[in-house]
Amino acid sequence: MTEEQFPQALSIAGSDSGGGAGMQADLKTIQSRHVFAATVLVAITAQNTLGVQQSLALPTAMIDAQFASLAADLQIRACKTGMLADVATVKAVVNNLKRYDFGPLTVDPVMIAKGGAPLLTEDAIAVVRDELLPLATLVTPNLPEAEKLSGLTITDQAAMRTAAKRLQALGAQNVIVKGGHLTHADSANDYVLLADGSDFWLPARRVDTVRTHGTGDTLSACITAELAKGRSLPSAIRTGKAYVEKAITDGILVGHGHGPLNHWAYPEDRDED
Ligand SMILES: Nc1ncnc2c1ncn2[C@@H]1O[C@H](COP(=O)(O)OP(=O)(O)OP(=O)(O)O)[C@@H](O)[C@H]1O
Ligand SMILES: Cc1ncc(COP(=O)(O)O)c(N)n1
Repeated sequence: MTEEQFPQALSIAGSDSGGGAGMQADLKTIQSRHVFAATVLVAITAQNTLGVQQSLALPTAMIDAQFASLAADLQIRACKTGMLADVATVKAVVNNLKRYDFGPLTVDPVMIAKGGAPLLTEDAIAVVRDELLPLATLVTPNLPEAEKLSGLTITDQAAMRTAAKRLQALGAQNVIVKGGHLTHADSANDYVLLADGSDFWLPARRVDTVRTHGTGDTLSACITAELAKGRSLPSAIRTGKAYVEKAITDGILVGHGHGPLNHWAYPEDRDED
């Protein structure tokens, strides 16, 4: 009898040397959900809570090699993408995701860091939209990303719903449009549109803080970890929202700018149904 493999999840992302966002946020989140985290590193940033000082995309042959290593040994049950840097990197990731079955894919279409630095070149946005979105089980754009991908202007909750429909029409099966950037509201409500057409809101009180570096990465990584454990998508999404809300609310002071989240805050034995 073969022993059952421990749940394994994969983060395909860039490194944030400051430790608050990107692959580091993914690792901390997945680890805290008691899922084994594997990584495909696609870019390196010299970054802290004040901004991104330098950025370097890795050679695509190195991306291919990391995917091949994982496919040859691990049993990845769910995966996510974060920073994908440029056209060549997005295409390399798309090709590998078509080659290997790493379970449900969550696409966090990271474009611009909190401090304003670009993490995806402008010409790569169309490649994400046309080639990566159709592979996505779930896409989790913030408002500016949803605008770029859908071509719509989003200033209220009605427009968030319209944008989600547009993203589904572009090929993503399920969509979360995150309301963190709707800064005129005192709430941080996210809109969820599922593959079967049903929808719901994830309500949250807006926390008045600058310590929100890596919120999007943390949300999508938590969802990915829950999916790797075999949780249903709605349950994984609710746990992700509760996890990120607690990680913002129980903040820690690190650095002098947009500080990171508290990845220990959400109880490790809890989840939302
Ligand atoms: N100030 C806040 N208070 C409460 N929840 C927030 C706040 N800011 C963001 N969130 C929540 O955090 C999650 C990520 O949202 P956001 O729109 O900030 O994504 P993002 O811009 O992709 O994040 P990042 O780029 O920092 O990783 C969402 O669930 C959002 O509602
Ligand atoms: C490597 C990497 N990936 C993702 C983000 C997005 O996070 P944020 O918008 O909070 O800066 C980032 N800053 N760096």
